[in-house]
Amino acid sequence: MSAPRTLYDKIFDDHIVDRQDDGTCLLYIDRHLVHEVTSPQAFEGLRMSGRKVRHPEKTLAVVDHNVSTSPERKFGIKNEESRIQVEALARNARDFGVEYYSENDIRQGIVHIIGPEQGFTLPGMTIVCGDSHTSTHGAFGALAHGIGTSEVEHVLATQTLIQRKAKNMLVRVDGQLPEGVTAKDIILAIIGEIGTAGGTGYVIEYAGEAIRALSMEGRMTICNMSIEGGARAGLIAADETTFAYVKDKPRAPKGAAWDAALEYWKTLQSDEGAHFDKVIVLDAAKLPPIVSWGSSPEDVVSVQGIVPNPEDITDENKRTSKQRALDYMGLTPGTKITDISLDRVFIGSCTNGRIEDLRAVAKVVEGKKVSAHVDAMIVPGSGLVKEQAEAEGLDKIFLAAGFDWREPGCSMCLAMNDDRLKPHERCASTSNRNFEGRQGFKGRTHLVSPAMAAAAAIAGHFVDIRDWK
Ligand SMILES: CC(C)[C@H](C(=O)O)[C@@H](O)C(=O)O
Ligand code: SF4
Repeated sequence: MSAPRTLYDKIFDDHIVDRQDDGTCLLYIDRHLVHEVTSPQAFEGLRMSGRKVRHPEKTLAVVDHNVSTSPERKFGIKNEESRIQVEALARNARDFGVEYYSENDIRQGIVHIIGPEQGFTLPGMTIVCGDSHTSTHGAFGALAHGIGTSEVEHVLATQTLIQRKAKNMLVRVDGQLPEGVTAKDIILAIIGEIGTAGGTGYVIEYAGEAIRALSMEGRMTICNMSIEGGARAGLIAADETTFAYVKDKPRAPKGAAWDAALEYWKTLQSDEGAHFDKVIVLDAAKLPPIVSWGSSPEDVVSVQGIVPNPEDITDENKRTSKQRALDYMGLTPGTKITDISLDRVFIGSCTNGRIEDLRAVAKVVEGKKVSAHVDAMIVPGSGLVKEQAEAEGLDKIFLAAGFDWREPGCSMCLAMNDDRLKPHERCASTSNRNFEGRQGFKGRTHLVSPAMAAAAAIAGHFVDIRDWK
């Protein structure tokens, strides 16, 4: 009998092409997603060395970070820098024979949303992209992580990647989530618990009753933010929920190939007794809706809480950094979270820009009006999410409530396109990063779930969604 293995061990082992004595491995890569920000030099490198893309059919390119989310975008991108990047990807995809979704393609959207939608992302695969939130795809029981631009070139040229094995961490979330508490709150709570460096050197597998109960959308939200916890990747073993989502997706296996795939996917579970180097256990029943107060995703507190006082921190470096975060955020210790007033609300991103997120928002805002002092936007994660939302009439609900309803893209998740905060503007955001300047120079970001962002847009300040009527 071979030793029990974790899910990560199994996927890693199944993709080893070569292993050196020092543990350095060459891994086969099943799927490569490409966006316009981290690929230009990689394609240029191929051109200069006269190489081709080794497996164009295992590569999929899309524009997301730099696209405008205005309906005007069909008339061309105005921003010079953005236009150059978008045009470069279009040309590179054409020159190298890679499938490409332009901003006018209904399948276009944020790279981590379109992979799963197309069935390009499948259980058991190794998936890479020159983007840190590639961890999202781990929700399918795939080993997925971000890579740098030189690695993008390596994968384009060889369909392999040099990797060393990471350690195994298990995060088990037991019990059932209370009404109003979501996947986003789970992952913010986990990062609050382990810190942004807590997952460094690990691949995290999420398990437990509360994880099993999540939809694929919720699982993607969790895995998406693994990187904010410092982990190389996040994983959730595939199960019936996964198979039901994947079945009949455009690029999913069909017929006999589906049956064979399913048989293999079912083996991709951590074995009984498999060794984890670190184990964290959380009780879902005890989780509140969570709001971030600082400039790191670990700076989180219950919506019922107050802005913490850095004076209470004994470690001097940490105290100084949290003091700085509060200054940046323009907050005073002791302020009730529900007393924090907002200027902007952003609903979207690869963390929470999927259909289930938009349905949750619609439920909260139906028949209500966005606060007079709040500017609120909803950005679907992809053209297909937008189409689905409109088929369900969600856009009508959003527009009637006074939300801006946009075209798909990364939008105000990061200030790389026209959507950004003005200095000192305070925003409730469903995205994943609240770093200084992330949503615009001197902008102030509070990370929350879609339902919490929706309620904040209506109320004009944070409210406990559990009290929402
Ligand atoms: C632009 C890109 C390289 C970056 C990433 O890697 O994550 C972006 O998507 C982000 O979320 O900060
Ligand atoms: S939505 Fe945000 S986190 Fe996701 S890929 Fe785009 S910029 Fe990165």
